[in-house]
Amino acid sequence: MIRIISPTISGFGGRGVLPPVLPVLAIAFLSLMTVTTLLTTTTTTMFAVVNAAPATTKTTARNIKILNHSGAKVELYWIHPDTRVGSLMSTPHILSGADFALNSYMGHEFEVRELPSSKSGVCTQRLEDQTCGNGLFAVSENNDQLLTVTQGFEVEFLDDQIRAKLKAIAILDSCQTKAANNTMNTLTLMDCIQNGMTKTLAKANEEINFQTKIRTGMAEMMENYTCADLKLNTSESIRTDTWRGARDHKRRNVNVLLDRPASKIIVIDNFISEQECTAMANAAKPKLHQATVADGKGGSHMSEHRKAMQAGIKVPWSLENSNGNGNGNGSDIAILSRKVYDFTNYMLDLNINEYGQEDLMSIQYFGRGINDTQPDRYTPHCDGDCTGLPHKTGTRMATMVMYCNIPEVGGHTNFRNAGVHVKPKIGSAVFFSYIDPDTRITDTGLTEHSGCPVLEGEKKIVTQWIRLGVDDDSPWDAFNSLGLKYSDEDDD
Ligand SMILES: O=C(O)CCC(=O)C(=O)O
Ligand SMILES: [Fe+2]
Repeated sequence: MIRIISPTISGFGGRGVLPPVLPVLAIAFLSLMTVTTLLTTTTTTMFAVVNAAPATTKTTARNIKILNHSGAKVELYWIHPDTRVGSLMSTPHILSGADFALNSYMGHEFEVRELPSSKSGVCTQRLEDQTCGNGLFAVSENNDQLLTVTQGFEVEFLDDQIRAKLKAIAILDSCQTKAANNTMNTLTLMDCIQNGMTKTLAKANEEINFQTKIRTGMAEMMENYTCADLKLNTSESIRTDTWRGARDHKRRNVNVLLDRPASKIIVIDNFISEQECTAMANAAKPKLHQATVADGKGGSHMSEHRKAMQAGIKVPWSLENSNGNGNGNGSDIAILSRKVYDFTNYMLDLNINEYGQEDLMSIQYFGRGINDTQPDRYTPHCDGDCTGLPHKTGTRMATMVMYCNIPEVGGHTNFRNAGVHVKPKIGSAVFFSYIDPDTRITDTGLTEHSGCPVLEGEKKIVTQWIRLGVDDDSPWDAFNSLGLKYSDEDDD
């Protein structure tokens, strides 16, 4: 049985490292927040920091590192929330100088307990009475949690929020000291804070860009191996929700593989029916032609980066509720298309409808054997902008890829920069969005993806590229592949 020393556990156990914040600082903080908002909304270099905000994932799992710098052996106990009984987590104990990785959940409480010296049989951390040192902490909702047990058995807790606050406090302290020493007026105090914030954010951005470069370089090297690894399964989901189709009332599992404000990757089970696949394949048959890619100048051309056949299928919206056969059923293609927009609106609060959108696309890859050196594939690309810059009206912001036929060898969908892999299943779909619906800032490359080489068998997918800012007056083909409206281009 573990005795709880302090009945109130906050984010800190023992003595936290955050110094007490004076009321005057609270006021200064408010100003600081205003400065931060100002900086992030007016400076484009700040976008990486905006995107680096804590994940919107609702998962409560958190990893914590515990560093034992106490000079004694310690044990770690999980405290049952109802019985307050402790269960040993560190089997058997954490040596002095060692660290311990704990996978836990938000709000879970733990106690670190000193163990008596094996030589003297006594605890040394609280020299006055030789009682064994202990400290309590609770897992916070934040990331990068680090708990250090120090000499004298103080428990210091840090996470990304506390680190950020400490930095902000340091900026304020330094500015206040300057203000106290000089005769700084309010404006210069604000200037001082603004400069401090700018330097800190610029440094953070530089670090993010550096890390991104390394990560994308590694992802590039891994792409071919990942695609060639036939044992790879779909990546584990962060969480699974359910979504119910408005027309068929079917509940489907929605597996969230990536959930960032501007970059989401979701796999939906049983999204497209066999009947819908057949309708698309039949409509596509007479129109299949070699696929093209954007040429970077506003047009498109054939390319070895995209080896596949494709056919755009116009959605017969007038037949959505009756296909004209007198049986009261709607067109499978229109029903499928509506389902895509319904799901898009479930995921993103952008009120998307069918007006001005691109046609549904049937894409087909054919395997020519495992020795084919130029197999059908779609090399890594972004469907819309993935620059981290603001979305251009009328361009793409989400994609739904629906799997109708699965090849025997190859043909997975790989999101190399996100470390997310999708092994297609007949009827399933992968939805990915590359815009933050609130700020309209685009993804920074996490949704870049590829259709891996198809070596044996046929892969048939239906893709809907979804645009934002189109309507009947400004439909998708009023914009070139750079997102420029033809009528605006003509003005130049
Ligand atoms: O074939 C795939 O898995 C990906 C297709 C794709 O990238 C697209 O349709 O935009
Ligand atoms: Fe794509």
